[in-house]
Amino acid sequence: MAALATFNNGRSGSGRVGGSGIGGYLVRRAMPHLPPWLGVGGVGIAGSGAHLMWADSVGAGVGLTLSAVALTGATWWAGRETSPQRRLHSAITVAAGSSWFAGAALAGPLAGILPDTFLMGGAVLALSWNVRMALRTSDGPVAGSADKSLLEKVGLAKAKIGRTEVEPNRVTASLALEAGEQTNDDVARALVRIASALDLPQSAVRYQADPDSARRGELVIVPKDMLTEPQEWEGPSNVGGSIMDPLVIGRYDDGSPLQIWLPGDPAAGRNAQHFLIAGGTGSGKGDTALNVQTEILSRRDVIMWLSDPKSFQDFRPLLPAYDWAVEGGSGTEAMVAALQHVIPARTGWLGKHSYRQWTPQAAEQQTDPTHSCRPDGACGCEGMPYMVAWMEEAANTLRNLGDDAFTGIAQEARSAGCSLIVSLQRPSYDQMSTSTRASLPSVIALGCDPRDEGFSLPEAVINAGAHPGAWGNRRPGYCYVVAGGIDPDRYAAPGRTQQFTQAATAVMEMLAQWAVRNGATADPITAWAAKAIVGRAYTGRQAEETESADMQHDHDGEEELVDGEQLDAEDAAIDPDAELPAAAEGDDAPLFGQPTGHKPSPDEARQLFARALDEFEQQGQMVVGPKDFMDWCDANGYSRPWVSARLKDAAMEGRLEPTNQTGRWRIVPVLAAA
Ligand SMILES: Nc1ncnc2c1ncn2[C@@H]1O[C@H](COP(=O)(O)OP(=O)(O)OP(=O)(O)O)[C@@H](O)[C@H]1O
Repeated sequence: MAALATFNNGRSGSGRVGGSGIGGYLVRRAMPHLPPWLGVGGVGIAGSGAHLMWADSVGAGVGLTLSAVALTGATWWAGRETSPQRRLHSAITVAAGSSWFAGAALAGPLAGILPDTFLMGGAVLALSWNVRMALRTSDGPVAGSADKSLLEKVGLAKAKIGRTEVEPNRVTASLALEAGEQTNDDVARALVRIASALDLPQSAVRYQADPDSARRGELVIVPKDMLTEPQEWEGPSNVGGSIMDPLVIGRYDDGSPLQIWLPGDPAAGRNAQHFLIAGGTGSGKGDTALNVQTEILSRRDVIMWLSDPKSFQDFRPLLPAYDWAVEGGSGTEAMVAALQHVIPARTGWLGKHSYRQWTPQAAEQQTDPTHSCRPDGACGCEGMPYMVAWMEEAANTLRNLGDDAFTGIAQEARSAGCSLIVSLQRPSYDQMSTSTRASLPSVIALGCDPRDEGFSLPEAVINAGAHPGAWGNRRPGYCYVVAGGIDPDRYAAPGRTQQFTQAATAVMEMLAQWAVRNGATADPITAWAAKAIVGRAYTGRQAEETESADMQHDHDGEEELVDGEQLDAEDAAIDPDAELPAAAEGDDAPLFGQPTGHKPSPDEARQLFARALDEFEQQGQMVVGPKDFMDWCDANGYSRPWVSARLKDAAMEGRLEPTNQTGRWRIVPVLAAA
């Protein structure tokens, strides 16, 4: 029994609790929806009461009508910070309520359509607010509070989010920070936390500081990375176009084209640009270079010189298209020496033809009297194509050249219609000095070590959210491009270059053949200046010439046997002051064209040395030093100090010119020396 009683008590108890629970639950759920209904009721009662006071008053009629208009206007004004829908909804509610109130006060709540409008209109308005609230609660917190809690989470609680633009894969919100409390730098520091709070990659969140304010800017969020699918290169974007037109090398994360410009354009307020291509191993530098080079070589009014210590590993299909291509070592030394001479020659020609900067018109035959080197009308001179000098893996070359020399070249090249493009295997200051880096302000920054970001990109762009260090070599081809011609808002937006697959090789070969037939060849001024410095080492690509890539390579391969870099290690072990034993009296080492066993007289020895220089020149090796004479010394029985002394003599005689590198001499071509 006791058990039953307990059971009954329990049941009845639980039934009671359940009943009051459901009632309480319904009341709790209904409570938030009551205010609109209470409001409708309140307007009804107030309208009826007001009628007792102002039933026949004309003044009250005017006053009440004006009050209704003023109240609606005030509601509209007060709602300017909220969403447009909420603002409109509130204004309609206030307009309807205040109009009904005015009508009821003057004519009576039961006059005409007033009771019907009260019952139907009041119910509809109250319900519309209930629906709004229900939708809001089921959607979670409102946008405003979500922004607030997000900003609170990342330490920017007092920041205000203003105008917000929502596009398919991009949200742009203007941000205003607390005056005197926070700055744009605080947002820059918070970007990675915003990305974390939103569970997005670091590069998806960027901040564009307003250049006119230290506490305003635009927060840009690109939630979906549109670049994950590699885009294959299918061919150049503008075959036969001018180098003045943009070079398209990939796309940005919003799908727009990733493009760069090389020549200056006074109309766009842009000078000719030199580029640094910086990226760690495996970051996609090779394919990026191919993107840029195929664009350049497919334009009608540009020639390109390439120095590539990697034996044209990436660029072989394009070899016929270059005006001049050399491998590392003495080939590069000769190219740099030629460049130093070619630049002032080009500037001189442009000046004489009244070009302040290179323009596509300068590449055409000069038929315009305003661009003439003659006082009496058009000169008809052959045009001068734009020039690009590309130094692949350039750290050693630039170090040997020295900061001052490079800075000088970079500065002068701009007015010579010439862009330098330099790529670095490791983007860091131990590869390139600060002042050389400063001479290359335009950059394509690919993935790198996080510690090298500051080398690749300006601080302001890193602060805006650019982080190539976050990619390393995991995102090949991803890059930030900072250069003239690009909207600075885009500097911190990631792009991706196109990928060169096996299928691209055939297209590149076709492109090279197109360039051989239709591309520009060097103008007489550039060709002459290069030949004056390096003689036969510069051949230039003649129109219709189809020297095969293999021939070119074999030739360069021979050079490589005698040039510097490969011999460096051996050379280090040699004491330059030690006499070679073979120089002794009676030595029978073979001599060039001399019977063995004959000790040459000093005059004969000098002739022998002069012949050796001629041979280097004929082979196209125009920069030499004692180490290049190692085999020759061995074969002829002379020591390095003897060779050093002869090199200095030859310099005195004008046959050699010193270079920027100690112990390296440039052979002055015979024609130029004569
Ligand atoms: N834009 C791109 N999209 C997709 N994949 C790419 C892209 N660029 C390069 N890759 C791929 O990434 C890999 C590395 O590229 P690449 O050899 O060009 O890098 P790198 O920076 O030149 O490296 P290294 O300095 O070692 O030569 C290759 O497999 C290449 O196909």
